[in-house]
Amino acid sequence: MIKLGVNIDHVATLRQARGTQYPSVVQAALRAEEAGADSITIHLREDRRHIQDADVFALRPLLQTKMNLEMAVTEEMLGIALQVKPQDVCLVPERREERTTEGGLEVAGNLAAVSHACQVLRDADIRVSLFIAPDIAQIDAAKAAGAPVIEIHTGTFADAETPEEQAHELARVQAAVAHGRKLGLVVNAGHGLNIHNVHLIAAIPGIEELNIGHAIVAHAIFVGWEYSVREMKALMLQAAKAE
Ligand SMILES: CC(=O)[C@@H](O)[C@H](O)COP(=O)(O)O
Ligand SMILES: NCC(=O)COP(=O)(O)O
Repeated sequence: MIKLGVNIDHVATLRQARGTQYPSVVQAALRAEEAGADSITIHLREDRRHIQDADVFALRPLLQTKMNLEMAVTEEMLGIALQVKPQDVCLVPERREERTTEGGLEVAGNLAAVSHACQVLRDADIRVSLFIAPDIAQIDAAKAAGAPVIEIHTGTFADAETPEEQAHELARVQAAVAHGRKLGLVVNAGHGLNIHNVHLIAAIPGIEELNIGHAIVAHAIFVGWEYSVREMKALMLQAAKAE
């Protein structure tokens, strides 16, 4: 059954906008789990624009499902991951000035550094995922780096402006999922997914989990947090079942 990882970064974005104690990311995570989230994703950015170190440490013992910690491939982040010991770490590319994660991790061009990070995390019994573009060379490199999991970046699919462009990007994601599965990798996907486009990705055979954040938080303003999580999960399950 396809799984939903709820990304709560933008609950923290709202809190950081005013420097308040609310909204609580712990409440958001626990209530998301009650509403059907299969895991909780948080991205500890190097610039700490939303999730803070204290959030990561506070959430770890409280989560009932799994923590998926997204982080850049740096010694600082590896050190934090070794202290927190989340069940999963997803290595992502990061540029300080970007609005959001643009593109996937360049694994093929940084094989030694990414392989080293995978090894360090594997030695600590942390499952590693690589957040990569739907690109065959990057998937092959992820396998070579020793990552058991990949997460396909669906941002380009989500940003498609015409039906033709969307169909083209969907085909790229479908091919990437099939290739990853052929190599024996667990294949997840995420970024930019919302209630209008999620069915197309959830229906791809072989996808294990979708990580979704921004759209769930945004939709919650109108329908409430738990409803927003439940609705997303229901749409995913419906699409996966129909396939
Ligand atoms: C890697 C990824 O896709 C998520 O971390 C998502 O990007 C979170 O939002 P921001 O990119 O705005 O930090
Ligand atoms: N890795 C993707 C993720 O966690 C959520 O991305 P978004 O839904 O906030 O765009």
